[in-house]
Amino acid sequence: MSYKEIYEQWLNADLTPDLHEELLAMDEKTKEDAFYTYLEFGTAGQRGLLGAGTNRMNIYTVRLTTEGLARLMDSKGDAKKRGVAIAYDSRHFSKEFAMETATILADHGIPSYVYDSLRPTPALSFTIRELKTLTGVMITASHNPAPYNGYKVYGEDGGQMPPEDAAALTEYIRQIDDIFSITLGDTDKYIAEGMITIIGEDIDAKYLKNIETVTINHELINEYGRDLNIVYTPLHGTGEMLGRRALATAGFEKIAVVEEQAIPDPDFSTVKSPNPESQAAFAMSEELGRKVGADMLVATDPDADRIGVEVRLPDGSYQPLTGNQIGAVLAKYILEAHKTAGTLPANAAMAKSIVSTELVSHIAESYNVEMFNVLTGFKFIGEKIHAWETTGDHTYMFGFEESFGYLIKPFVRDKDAIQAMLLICEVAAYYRSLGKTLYDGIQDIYAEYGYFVEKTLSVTLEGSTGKEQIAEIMGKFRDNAPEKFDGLEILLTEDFKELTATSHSGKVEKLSTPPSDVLKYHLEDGSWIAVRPSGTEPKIKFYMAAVADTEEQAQSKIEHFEKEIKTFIA
Ligand SMILES: O=P([O-])(O)O[C@H]1O[C@H](COP(=O)(O)O)[C@@H](O)[C@H](O)[C@H]1O
Ligand SMILES: [Mg+2]
Repeated sequence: MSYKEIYEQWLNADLTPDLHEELLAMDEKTKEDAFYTYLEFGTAGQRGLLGAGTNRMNIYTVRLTTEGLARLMDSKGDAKKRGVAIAYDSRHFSKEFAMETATILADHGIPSYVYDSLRPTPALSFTIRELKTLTGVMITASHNPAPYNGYKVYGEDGGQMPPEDAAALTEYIRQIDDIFSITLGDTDKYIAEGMITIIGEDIDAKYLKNIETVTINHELINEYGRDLNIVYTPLHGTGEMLGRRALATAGFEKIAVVEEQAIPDPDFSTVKSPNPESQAAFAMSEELGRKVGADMLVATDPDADRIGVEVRLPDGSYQPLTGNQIGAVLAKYILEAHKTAGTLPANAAMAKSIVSTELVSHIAESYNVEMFNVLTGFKFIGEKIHAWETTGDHTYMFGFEESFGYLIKPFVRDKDAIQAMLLICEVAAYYRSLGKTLYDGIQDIYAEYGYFVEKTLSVTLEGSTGKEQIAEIMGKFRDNAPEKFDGLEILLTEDFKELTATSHSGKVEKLSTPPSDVLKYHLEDGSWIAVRPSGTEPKIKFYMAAVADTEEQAQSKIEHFEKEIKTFIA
């Protein structure tokens, strides 16, 4: 069916009045974008603009996905016994979508456990493991701007669904002919009957108990963390309650919270975008930081799985750390602490995404720890942890992504900003004990391992036209890539869609990851460039990583890479 026909179907359906009105007001371009496709499972579940349409997040598309999920679960024997854990963030319709999800599952005789109010994504991952449910659903669009929402789906290990399971789910969804045929039972009745159980405090307490195992050196925190001056912002999202409690329990007492941003707000009124990746999200934290003389600022994104950090420099300004830098100081601290304590297992291993810094691979190597590289998406790190746990081959030490995602302890199987917040504060306390800041710590790491400087360039290209433009750019790189970057020879080109690794001499080897639309160019000096469409936002991302003997040289390479990429895609 064409998008126009599907639009007509929706127009004639008995829609909620607001969605119906939205349909009437649509121009042709909006119609096409809203109906040309169905929401897909990307890097982190389904994510899309709120509104009317098959390519939008609304009660009908949420019902459709849940109906598919229920049918998938029906096909697995013990679904009815084990059920589903459900949580949601502070966004528009998040709670409604969560309750719709629970109700449709109940229609299938599948019990669910739904949080009484907003909770972080890592808390949901923990809950799946704690309650031993078969599946989990998190309603969130993470750090995307306010007009978005999303649906993250989890497996029984607490990790986000890997591609094969997402494909199976998509198959079940496709078998549903009529999106409007999915009717719902009575939510209140299901609650009264115990098909839907409302959960809260009990599980929070268990999560917080586990959180106590994240910090390593309690004496150090007592001595140097207690009056470490920290500003924290949950950016109007879910991090506030558990984040504040976790910090206090760990012994960090000098915490100033940006109170305006502690209020859950679906419009994220005080920030343009609630993304700790961008310095703009730190504006209010910086202001409060200057007022209270904060040593560091930490921000968690709305579903509290990402963390951003800024450090006060001697001139009083705040320096944002990149996601890679945060990963590097955390990794170094964890390995050094275990080595000193004599608790570093012989089969210790770490995991990171292929677009994250190689600096951490060098750090791992220096401790004899194996580093595993996976595709973008924390689900692939979750998958590794699960495999290692099953085979006993490796002991998980740390996992991270350059996109500000970290997991320290595997009682959660997705990135966990609350864990990361505690440990980064401990690391700051450690450097404080040496009379240094976290930023100095990063400089020390560079001095030891070499200068690794990375930058991500994201180009937003929205709608169906944007999607085509992104495909064109990927095609251009694939068919006709530049021969060199900043005069540096490409030694190896990895194409994760074709699953080929082609060397300079033309020798081709097979890659063993699942297929994914990513190209990575390895340059002669160890620098690299990668390009891929985002799986969560309408963007194409260029990852540039330079290696050099000084930070200035690395920066200069990055500038050249960026200029050349911009010219190439112009
Ligand atoms: O948005 P979040 O915090 O759920 O994070 C999600 O998106 C990030 C960016 O993905 P992409 O580059 O495809 O947009 C991924 O690195 C991450 O694993 C995923 O969970
Ligand atoms: Mg997030």
